[in-house]
Amino acid sequence: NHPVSGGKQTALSSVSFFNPEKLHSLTIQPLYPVTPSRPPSTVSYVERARQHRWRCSDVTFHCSDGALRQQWIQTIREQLTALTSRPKHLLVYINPYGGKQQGECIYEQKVAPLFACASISTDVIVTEHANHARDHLKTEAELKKYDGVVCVGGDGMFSEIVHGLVSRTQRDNGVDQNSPEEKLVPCSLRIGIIPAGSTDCICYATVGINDPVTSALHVIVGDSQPMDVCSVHHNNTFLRYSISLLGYGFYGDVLADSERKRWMGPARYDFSGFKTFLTHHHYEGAVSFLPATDILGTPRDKTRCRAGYVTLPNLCFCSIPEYEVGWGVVRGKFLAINAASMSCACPRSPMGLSPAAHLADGTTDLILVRKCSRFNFLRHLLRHTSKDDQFDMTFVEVHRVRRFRFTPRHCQNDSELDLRENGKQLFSQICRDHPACSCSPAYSSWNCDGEILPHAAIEVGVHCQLIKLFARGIEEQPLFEDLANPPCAL
Ligand SMILES: Nc1ncnc2c1ncn2[C@@H]1O[C@H](COP(=O)(O)OP(=O)(O)OP(=O)(O)O)[C@@H](O)[C@H]1O
Repeated sequence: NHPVSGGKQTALSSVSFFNPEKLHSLTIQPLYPVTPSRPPSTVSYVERARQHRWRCSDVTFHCSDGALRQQWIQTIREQLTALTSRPKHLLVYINPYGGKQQGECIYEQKVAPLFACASISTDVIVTEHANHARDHLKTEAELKKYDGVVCVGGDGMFSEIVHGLVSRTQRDNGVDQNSPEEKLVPCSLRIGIIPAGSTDCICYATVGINDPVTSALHVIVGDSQPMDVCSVHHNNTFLRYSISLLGYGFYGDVLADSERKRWMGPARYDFSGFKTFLTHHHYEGAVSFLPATDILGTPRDKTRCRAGYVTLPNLCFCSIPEYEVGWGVVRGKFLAINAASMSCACPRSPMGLSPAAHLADGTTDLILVRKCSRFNFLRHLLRHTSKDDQFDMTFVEVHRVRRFRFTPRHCQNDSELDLRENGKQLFSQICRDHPACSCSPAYSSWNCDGEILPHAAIEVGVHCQLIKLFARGIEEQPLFEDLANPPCAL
């Protein structure tokens, strides 16, 4: 046995390929023989790099004994085949217009070669319009053929995949999505996200970085991260699913304003954020909620949701009858009502809106920001960028809940909605022209993972672990990372 290329001193007899904490072998690619008597073989594996990044590395082996070499190759192949969690056939959707419009290029150059190396076959669909992927999944896709669905795009594209897959699963199982009380059936296929969007919030929360190669490797090694999904209803009518953030007031107004300024590009979020901050509108209503009293942990914990966090399935929302636990009600004037089903961390807010929120515990963190001065609201917003306790302010309260409802003070019915939309447009036009206008309109909009909902009065339920991702949650960074402990050391 001989040491090998790339400066790694590795001998066949001491390689620990299958230590899941260090390495994940992908495939074996026998190279062309350097000399006929000593053909080298290459094993590709995953190596951890800095900041949650994963990289694919190779180790090349030389073995003078042809029979022994073949035995090694055979054994490693058998071990890999025995790993049933790894996908073999994937359905891939690429949004060519997400983020910087690099989706196709990212997939072709960075992801497809890795999938090929890992012997994963793919059916690839480049989307032609918004909701193409959602509708294809809902109706046409032959899901039985696949071990998972991968989307190349941003959070909006991921949301399309979730809507398509969850709706399809409910339809196939005869579940009525319009009933807010209905227990939804979990999706069997895992979802992979190759980040190619503008914010990639879901990737940050589930992998720790928005790096296409890292995400592709999580798919290849067959990781599985369950995730909660919120269903949003109005008057027994299903509106949307939410995976990350539902925001009324501030975040709803920012989104509504930024949609009108698409021509500004990504700068519109800063512009609309600043403008919405200046207008300082508050909204009156009642928030009723079902607290999650039976779980360990609160939104103000110092601990974070990390890889390996386990939730007991019997603590999920679906198994707790409503009448057993008391609903709480908070009435008042709010600058913002936010429900964070995950931390919502991103580069701009490294800790996120609710730093201790969990991905899969069947709860959402309901954050109520009452009417306060502009200065105090600014302090609250700045907390999102710091490590200080976000909720340590008298006008902010947070509850970990399984369900909640919001009823605006002047509750609208559907026929009133059109009137209010027209009236609101006129009103907000006046206020738009006067950013310092101190009077508030009666209604804001809900920002549901970046989409505007048409109703202010909504009912939200958390469905515990309804979907699974090809991810494992954010791994704790070892003190000295893997650099002090190189893989495959003798
Ligand atoms: N071919 C297409 N043409 C136009 N829009 C599309 C197409 N395919 C998907 N979409 C829509 O584009 C929207 C935005 O896409 P995506 O989420 O991939 O990128 P993004 O908005 O830049 O990123 P992020 O959501 O992370 O901010 C999605 O809501 C999706 O429905």
